[in-house]
Amino acid sequence: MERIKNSDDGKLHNKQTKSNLPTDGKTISEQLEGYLQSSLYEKAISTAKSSLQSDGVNVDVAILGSRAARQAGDFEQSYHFLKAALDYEPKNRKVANEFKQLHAAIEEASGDDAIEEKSYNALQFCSQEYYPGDDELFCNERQILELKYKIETKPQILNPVEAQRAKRAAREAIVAHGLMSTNNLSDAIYHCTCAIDFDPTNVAIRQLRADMMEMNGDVTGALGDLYMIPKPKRSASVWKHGGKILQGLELLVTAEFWFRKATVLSGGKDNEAAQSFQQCRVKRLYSPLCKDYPVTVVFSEYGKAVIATEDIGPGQVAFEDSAAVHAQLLDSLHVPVCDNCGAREKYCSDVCKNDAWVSYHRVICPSENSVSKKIYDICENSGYGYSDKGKKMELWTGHFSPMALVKLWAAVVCEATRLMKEEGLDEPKREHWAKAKMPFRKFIAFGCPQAHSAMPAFLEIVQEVFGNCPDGIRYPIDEKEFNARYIQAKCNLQTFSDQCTPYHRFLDSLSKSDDLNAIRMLKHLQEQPPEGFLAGMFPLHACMNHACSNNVEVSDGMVNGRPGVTVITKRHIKKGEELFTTYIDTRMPRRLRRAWLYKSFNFWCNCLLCEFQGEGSDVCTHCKTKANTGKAFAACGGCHGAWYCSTKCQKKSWSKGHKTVCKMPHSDVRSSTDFLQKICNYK
Ligand SMILES: C[S@@+](CC[C@H](N)C(=O)[O-])C[C@H]1O[C@@H](n2cnc3c(N)ncnc32)[C@H](O)[C@@H]1O
Repeated sequence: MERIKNSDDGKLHNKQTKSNLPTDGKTISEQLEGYLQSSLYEKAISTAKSSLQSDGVNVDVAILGSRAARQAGDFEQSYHFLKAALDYEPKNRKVANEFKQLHAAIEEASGDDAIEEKSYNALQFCSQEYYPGDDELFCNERQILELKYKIETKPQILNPVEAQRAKRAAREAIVAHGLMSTNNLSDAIYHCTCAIDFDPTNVAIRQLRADMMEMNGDVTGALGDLYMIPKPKRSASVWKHGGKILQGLELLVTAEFWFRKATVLSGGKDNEAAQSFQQCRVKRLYSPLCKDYPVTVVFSEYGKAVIATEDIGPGQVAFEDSAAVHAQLLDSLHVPVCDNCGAREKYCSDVCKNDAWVSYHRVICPSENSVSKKIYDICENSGYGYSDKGKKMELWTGHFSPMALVKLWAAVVCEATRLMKEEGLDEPKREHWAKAKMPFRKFIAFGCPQAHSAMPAFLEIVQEVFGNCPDGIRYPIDEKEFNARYIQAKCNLQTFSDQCTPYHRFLDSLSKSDDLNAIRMLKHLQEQPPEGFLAGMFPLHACMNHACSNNVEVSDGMVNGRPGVTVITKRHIKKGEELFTTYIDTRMPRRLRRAWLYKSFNFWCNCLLCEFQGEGSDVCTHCKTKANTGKAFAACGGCHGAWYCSTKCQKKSWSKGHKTVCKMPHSDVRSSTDFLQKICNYK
């Protein structure tokens, strides 16, 4: 995108370039109107996009693009067109009017039979698969159970006892049960132990003694009893009980094993067991990432969530994070950025260059894999390329750089190849692939986009690239893999950039200079260099859920000497409170925010802002009374985002929660979800 800065008013203006001039005697606007009249919405959207990208913001083009997207039901895209126009000309009435129409369209689409608001069930998309390397950890934990806690973990073969002994065992158990109900635990345990001596095979008595021991504070004794129950006889509740004890002992891999069994045996119906499984999993995977910060990751109703482990004051750093994979945004490719670490210099050092080579680049470097040149070309042409018949077309339709996916696959191939070579093999084993994919299992992939059908030619290219990797390795990218990685990137990518450029370092050294002339130069050098934006997948950051009333902001930061993200609190966050970021621009009206979040992230937001804002002047935000036809209720004078039928309702809503959200500062997101939003970030 080419933009010229007008020195008089500091505003960005369009440069009149070839594509802004009439084509076939028609201007872009006339072409777009033609497409709209013929209902060729996709064509109109892509034409408007490429015109805005190559020629800069043109309000009429943005409005027509927005109309096409609105007609196609792509409200997010429609909003971005309008937002770009509005940022360019904030007082343009035509744009304001288009916003109203977009709002109305969303209202209509979100009507009764359009999209049903479903409650959110995070468990349904969490797997209980084994993690590579778990068997080793499992053995370590077994040793701890045996050596430290003296628990016999190997299966015992017990011969059935004769009927007489079984009867005596039952009698003792009845006595024990009675004592337990009077809270006389030590006598109860004594009688239960007698019962077990009579009949060590009785599963119910073992369970009873385990309960008693646990109540008496002897958790390892209880666990020992559960281990004595032969595996085939352990019920779902036995597995769950053992899982809980193991979880308390922080033997998390074994606890997962027991919770997995409980989930399977309950036919997936035991939500508590499934939930506990995920709690163990997030604890063991994320605790290492949180160790230096006042936060932890838990499994909540929304899946993984970041929680404060102590009070954090406003403006404090909650945590920092480094990207597992990142790629430069397509619209800032003209700014040199290190492909390996994201610093603002093309390969900032030989270390980065070598690191990039061994960790991903050798698989996708055109010098090694000639087909991959096509991917670089697509990036340079903002997603466009040529069909077999030489027709220019949009091959990549995603709102983020395809390099994010390509680098991810390349990293997996490099790691699998390394593991393979370590063992002197010429083909990676299944476990090599599993280990290589492990860093990316941390990122949720929920939703069912049909990305493969939207960009079949691009899929073919990556299939070709990864079907022919160095060392004769093949990574088959089928439709399922393509779609899953696409949604993973869509849900988890976060934009960031290097704030400390060589230019900044130059300014810094000038300011510290003893030379007066050098210092005088400073005032002529205040203009900021263009930013090179990247989008990355950050494992800890990606655990944060969304709230339009977000309590943290994500900013650029240096993490371990490399560009990354720093999460800073917007207000005081209490110990135990969840940290919420925002996935969208919170200035959008309520209905638009919610419809957008549903469409892009598959959930309906029920945050404080959504609860205490209304959707229009025709319904009282508090009591939901409808205004008479043609009448409107008065808006809240503070935020203009809530409407009340009476002062009484306004006061009630205020004290219930509106006062918290009324003057809440809004947050924008430098989202990677749309290039137009990024255009705005240049300002
Ligand atoms: C970047 S992830 C956030 C962490 C996520 N909970 C996990 O388990 O990985 C984004 C996903 O989290 C879920 N999510 C985030 N905020 C939510 C909210 N307010 N309500 C329900 N689900 C939410 C959605 O599934 C969304 O696609």
